Amino acid sequence: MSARQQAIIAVNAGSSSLKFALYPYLADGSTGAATLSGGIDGLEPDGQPALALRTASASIKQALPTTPGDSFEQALTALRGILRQHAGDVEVLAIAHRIVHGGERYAQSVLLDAATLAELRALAPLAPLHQPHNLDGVEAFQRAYPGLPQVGCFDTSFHASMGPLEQNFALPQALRREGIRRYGFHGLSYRYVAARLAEHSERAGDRVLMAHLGNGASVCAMRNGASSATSMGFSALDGLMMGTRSGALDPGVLLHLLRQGWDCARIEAMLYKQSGLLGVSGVSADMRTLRASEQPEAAFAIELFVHRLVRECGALTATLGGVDLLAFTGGIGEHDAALRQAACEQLGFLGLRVDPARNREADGNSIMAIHASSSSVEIWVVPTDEGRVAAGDAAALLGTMTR
Ligand SMILES: Nc1ncnc2c1ncn2[C@@H]1O[C@H](COP(=O)(O)OP(=O)(O)O)[C@@H](O)[C@H]1O
Ligand SMILES: CC(=O)OP(=O)(O)O
Ligand SMILES: [Mg+2]
Repeated sequence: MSARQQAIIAVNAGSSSLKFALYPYLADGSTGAATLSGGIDGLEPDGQPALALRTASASIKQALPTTPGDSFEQALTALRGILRQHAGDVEVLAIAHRIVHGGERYAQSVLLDAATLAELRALAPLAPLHQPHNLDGVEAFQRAYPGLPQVGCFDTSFHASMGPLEQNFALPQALRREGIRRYGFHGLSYRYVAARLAEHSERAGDRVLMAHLGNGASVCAMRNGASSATSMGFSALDGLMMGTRSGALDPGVLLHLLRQGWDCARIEAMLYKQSGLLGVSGVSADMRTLRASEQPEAAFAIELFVHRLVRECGALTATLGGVDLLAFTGGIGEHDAALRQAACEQLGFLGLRVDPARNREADGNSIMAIHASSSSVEIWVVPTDEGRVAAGDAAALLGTMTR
């Protein structure tokens, strides 16, 4: 028997960053908590690649050397060195990739081969900010770890349980047949949060709202532990206001801009990269910077973010016929106590009451209930781990391959 620790690497390859985590593969075929996690950002052209790494014993931040050539390939070479140095002599069994769009076909995680990758490439226009980078990541890892199973884990899969009323737009059915429908995203995060809630709350199977508030942001309604409705739609643009994305928008605005002579690339850049917290504040896409800013526009952007969140929570609560539990996750949801307090106060008419001290204490390090004893709705903060879900799926697929 091999004495080497076996492990699965989970990867989230974005436009300017590569996030990764190493999960031990256990004797019973399951995965343990991450032993090492981190990211390399600054991978955009002319960026300054920098590594942030966390292990049980160390937290490291360092700049990576920039040399001419493909920065992603260089990041991968750096990653292999990092694993050798900080994870010891591990045997990597598989790479699990977060891929945002699985289209109509992939309601489950799959082993990636050339045919699957080609199909997923065709979905790139539906998630232009994510899908091409996710798939470039897969191909780079195929080159770096030839012969190793690469597994695709989709943000959309969790929402396959939504019914036709939630999936359909009020458009001609011919478009629905072409795949123009609501898919929903952040599914790996929601699966993780749902599993943690099921361990900690007796109400996890009741009428649940989960708010994933990070760079991208969405809300999901759950019934009996399955997604029944969500704020993101055909693309990752719909629903909430985000760091740089608009969220839901009257399609008439787009018609107006087209008539004004805006082309597709300009509209796409505006909706995905220049809107949201950044566009409204003119200051930053980062909630921390907005909180630190004294500019009134920064405060207004936060107010609008909360308003849109409350509005969307109200709509999803209506689809559930009420709400028994609300969970916050994602960078903002886990860390911004003032935002949670403001949103829950505005949702107070539904019976939500925050315990201010517990809310301040919740810092995203561990799952925590933040509702007061007088609250008729449970309120939780749940640190998410999309990689753990992806690694778990890869482990399950490895199990079926060796059986
Ligand atoms: N301490 C904090 N307080 C408020 N917002 C935070 C804090 N830390 C992170 N954030 C917000 O979370 C965002 C990142 O969220 P995250 O879920 O990590 O993003 P990603 O989608 O890249 O995984 C940041 O852009 C910032 O707006
Ligand atoms: C789907 C999506 O918006 O993802 P992210 O939050 O990682 O940008
Ligand atoms: Mg995210």
